Amino acid sequence: MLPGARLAAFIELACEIERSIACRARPADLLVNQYFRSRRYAGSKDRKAITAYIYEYLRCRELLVWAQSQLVVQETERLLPLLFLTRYYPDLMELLDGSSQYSPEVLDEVEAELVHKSLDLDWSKAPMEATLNTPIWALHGLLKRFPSSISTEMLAMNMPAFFDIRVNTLKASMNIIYQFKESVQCIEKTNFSSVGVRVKTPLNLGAHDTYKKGQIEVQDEAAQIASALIAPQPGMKIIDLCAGAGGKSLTVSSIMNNSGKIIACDISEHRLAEAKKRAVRGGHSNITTCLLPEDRVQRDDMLAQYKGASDRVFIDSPCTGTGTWRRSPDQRWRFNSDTLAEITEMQRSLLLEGANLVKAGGRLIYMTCSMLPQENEDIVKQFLEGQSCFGWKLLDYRTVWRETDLSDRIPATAALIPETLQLTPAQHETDGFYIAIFQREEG
Ligand SMILES: C[S@@+](CC[C@H](N)C(=O)[O-])C[C@H]1O[C@@H](n2cnc3c(N)ncnc32)[C@H](O)[C@@H]1O
Repeated sequence: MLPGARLAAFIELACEIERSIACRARPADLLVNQYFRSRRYAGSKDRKAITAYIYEYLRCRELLVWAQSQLVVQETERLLPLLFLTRYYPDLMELLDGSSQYSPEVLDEVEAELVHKSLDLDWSKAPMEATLNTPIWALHGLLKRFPSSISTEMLAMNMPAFFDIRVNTLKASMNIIYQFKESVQCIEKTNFSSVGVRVKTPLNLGAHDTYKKGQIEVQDEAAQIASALIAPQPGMKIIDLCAGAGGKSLTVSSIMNNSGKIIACDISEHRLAEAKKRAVRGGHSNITTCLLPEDRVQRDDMLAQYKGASDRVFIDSPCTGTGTWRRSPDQRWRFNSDTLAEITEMQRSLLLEGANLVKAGGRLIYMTCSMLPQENEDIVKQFLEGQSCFGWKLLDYRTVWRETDLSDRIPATAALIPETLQLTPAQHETDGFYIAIFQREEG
């Protein structure tokens, strides 16, 4: 593709993403894939260049939205991508000349005026939420967690994530990573997980033999750590209440060496179907899936059989995903204060439901891929306050860590409750992830 055609593709795709953000429709990564699937003429270099522009755009979008608010008298569809180009790639603006059918259309009168005005904008006046690319609905909670390090944390959150792999010990040993050395220059062990490998260059995993054989899985190190902190032991009965596509159930199954029983529950049939496929690929024979009905009474009936009977129940709760913004930068604009309130309500209810399923002496593990105290420490506090008479104890993650085969170096926590673990990209080079472990007292 000619440079003009690449630019036209960037603008077209950015506008599509904007429409999707406005109605909270499909996430950007899906739209990008879809876009290129229907444009086979785009080669891999074109695809890479256009995708890089899109992600760069999303990593400063809140600033562009602020700039737009300073300029606009009349909104125009292409304004945000045009502001991005004017500010960061001014040379490329020359390509908006309509010189061929593949170039972007020339600026119309309104666009030309706004782009011109933007040159006089004092960008240093932008507020914190804009410079940190962190919408207000999330900034409040993040400031509470990082009162003196918010810039460092949000800067790290605005960088591309590494690509982590988990070696499936049911099918391979860590030596498998030497098979990657031939094709990947930059690969190393992760900091804390004993089965984690970090790849610092892009890798087409789907095509790799080790993946097809189920010897490895894609999993961020934070999720590997969280799975290990469930501290599963062979023979245990474990419930994964929000199993999704099974990422953590698979890891727990490997730790248990395929013994005992894991019941992977979810409300999403297609996610559970994916979990089943992955379980077959990875040779996991101790996982059973359980589709939870929407109807409350039916759901209660279905879960009644597990009441007070499980060694471990873990809740990898639906959340705002603020800890995954490195991978999904547009996730920031998919929530607001109202949806945050709705999700915390659901988190409280899932934790109570999970607690009922744990047997005396068993453990309840609550986790989210969020960094907001409202979804993490606040939920834990409310649970403990409401349930204290039923004999729940919050375990210190450091104590549980020593029961696992995680590295000897125990990470410091960024959590406001010191017994719980909050991981962050800036401090631990993982996704932002929260884990709290409760124990039900014996008898
Ligand atoms: C964070 S994801 C789980 C990811 C998964 N544990 C993994 O490691 O791959 C949260 C999951 O909760 C599920 N979910 C949402 N509401 C639920 C509910 N009321 N009960 C059970 N699962 C629910 C979603 O379908 C989603 O798959």
